[in-house]
Amino acid sequence: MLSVQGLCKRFGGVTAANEVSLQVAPGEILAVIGPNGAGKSTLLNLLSGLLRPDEGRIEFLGQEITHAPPEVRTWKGLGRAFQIVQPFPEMSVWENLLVGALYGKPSTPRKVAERVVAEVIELTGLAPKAQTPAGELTLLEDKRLELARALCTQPRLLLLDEVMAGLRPSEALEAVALVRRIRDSGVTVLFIEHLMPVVRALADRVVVMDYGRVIAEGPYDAVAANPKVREAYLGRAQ
Ligand SMILES: Nc1ncnc2c1ncn2[C@@H]1O[C@H](COP(=O)(O)OP(=O)(O)OP(=O)(O)O)[C@@H](O)[C@H]1O
Repeated sequence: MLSVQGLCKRFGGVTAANEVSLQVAPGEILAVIGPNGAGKSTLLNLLSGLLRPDEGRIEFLGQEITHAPPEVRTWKGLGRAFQIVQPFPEMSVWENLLVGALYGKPSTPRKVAERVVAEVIELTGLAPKAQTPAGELTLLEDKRLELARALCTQPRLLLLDEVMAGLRPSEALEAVALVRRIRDSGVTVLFIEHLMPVVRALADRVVVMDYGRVIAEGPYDAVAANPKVREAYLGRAQ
């Protein structure tokens, strides 16, 4: 579904992404982890088009998108949910989602967009809050809204940027169940996460970054036992 080859991004003297290559298969849930400053957000920004790489190539569904603007990636089916949720606070949950469903496609018939919103609002458990102004939601509901907004763009691959940050453990478990439901509805997921219990519970496969490079990849237990990965985390903690 997604193929990344030799991606490099430099900020002055810092190489935030250094020859990053990875593949995402249809239907999988892939976690990208690594210590602070490893380059995870940079990678996500390169994939969603907020940053342009200095080198390398990104293919999505067999088409090159390396230099495509973010909205074109969204239309092709590459969606993104952000860590900082920024809904329109005075608009209802339903209206916020309608914006997602119509994003960049104002000619979409209203009925079609509303059908998408109705499906997504059920899937994400937000139906009881449909008419609530987004500014009155709890943090967990905010996170649901952000996932729902991204889903309304009808992604084939959804990029999640630390969407569990700030949640209590029981809320994080609910969010894990929601991401599983999203995958089961046919959406492939790539997520960045610091909470290891979440990574362990959710990821089919884990890619580990350190100093801009991919240093390990595989099932959670294998990467957690990998000496290079342990050194990256423990070394940085001192
Ligand atoms: N816009 C920028 N300008 C300059 N340096 C940047 C910029 N964005 C990121 N960096 C640097 O690139 C490196 C990778 O940062 P990045 O935010 O991608 O890491 P991360 O793994 O997402 O970290 P965290 O887990 O703390 O969010 C860091 O050294 C960071 O300071």
